[in-house]
Amino acid sequence: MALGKEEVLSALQGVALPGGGDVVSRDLVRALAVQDGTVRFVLEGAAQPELEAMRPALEAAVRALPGIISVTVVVPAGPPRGLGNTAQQQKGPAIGGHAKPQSGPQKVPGVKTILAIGSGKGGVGKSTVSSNLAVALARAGKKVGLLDADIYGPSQPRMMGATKRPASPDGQTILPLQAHGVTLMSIGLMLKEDEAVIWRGPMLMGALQQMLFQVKWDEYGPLDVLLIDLPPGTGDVQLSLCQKTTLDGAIIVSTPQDVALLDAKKAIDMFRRLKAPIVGLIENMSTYICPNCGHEAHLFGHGGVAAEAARLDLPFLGALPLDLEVRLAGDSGTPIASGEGPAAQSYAVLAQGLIAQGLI
Ligand SMILES: Nc1ncnc2c1ncn2[C@@H]1O[C@H](COP(=O)(O)OP(=O)(O)OP(=O)(O)O)[C@@H](O)[C@H]1O
Repeated sequence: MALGKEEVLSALQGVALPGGGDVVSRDLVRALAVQDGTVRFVLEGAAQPELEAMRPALEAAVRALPGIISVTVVVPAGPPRGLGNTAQQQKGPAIGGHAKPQSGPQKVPGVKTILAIGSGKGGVGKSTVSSNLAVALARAGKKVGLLDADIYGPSQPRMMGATKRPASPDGQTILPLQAHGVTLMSIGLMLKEDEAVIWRGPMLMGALQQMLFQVKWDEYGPLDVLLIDLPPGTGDVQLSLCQKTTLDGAIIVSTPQDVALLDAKKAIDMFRRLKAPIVGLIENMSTYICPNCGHEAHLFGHGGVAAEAARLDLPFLGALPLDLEVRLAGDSGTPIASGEGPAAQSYAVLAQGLIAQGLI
């Protein structure tokens, strides 16, 4: 018989905890996933050192089950959630956990406009576009926030060069960071480096709710716009986001390639169903200018996104070149848009276009 959740839970129940009870009776297990001998779950709901101390015995108990190939137990960084916990108030809130009841989408305090940046396919440059557009808008005089909601692969701390853990003086409010003139918060800043995030459903809703409403977005002044860097695809995060807050618009990033465009169409369809207006499409990695000979090549095709935008009757916001300097700048934590040169200019034009539309 294939190993299932019940067998895993009963193995976990067999591990007695020092304070009495077990992880199941004390409701410390979240997001349990059991598939083909691979078991993963999150331990949450008690102090982090306490959870870390229980981890080896829990792993051993699960490993002893027949047919186990691997066991991953994730303990989120930081102390448990909940008011009145002094340890928490000293160290700051943990991210994740179940969402608090909320009646419909709510406005994020201190934020005028919220724009989500999405893509159908991964790796098309959505995070690169988000960070550079944020910097370009800030350079154009706007107050800009950037929320990295790419829960499974947060890259903004690296791209924006901000890796400090955000402070939380009262254990509830999270103070965002500031980098290159942009107010920044990323789920990645609240997790230990290399820690895998395997949240689903309720845990994810809770984390997003915290990112939107516990972060003091107007810490450096009220924001004209909050850009949200979404994970690729059409999953839980996009859905949760539209349930928690009202998106004023969504920008779709795609490469000109047919396969990326197909996925982009799915993302557009999803935003339409979620009643988030599509601001327009951006073509990234559009042309490649050889730094040696100046020859212009179209590695992923060219013009496909503009044509698709026309077909879908959506605005085409602009084309951004494939440029080694863009990647190097992102990897070094100084977005290309913060400097001078053609790539920075492309982003400045993009930012001006959005401002001219009266969106920001
Ligand atoms: N215009 C560009 N020129 C050169 N490199 C680029 C460009 N856009 C993105 N890249 C590089 O491509 C890689 C993927 O980009 P990025 O992480 O922004 O994509 P993504 O769509 O957000 O990916 P994911 O789906 O993994 O979050 C990065 O190394 C980035 O530096």
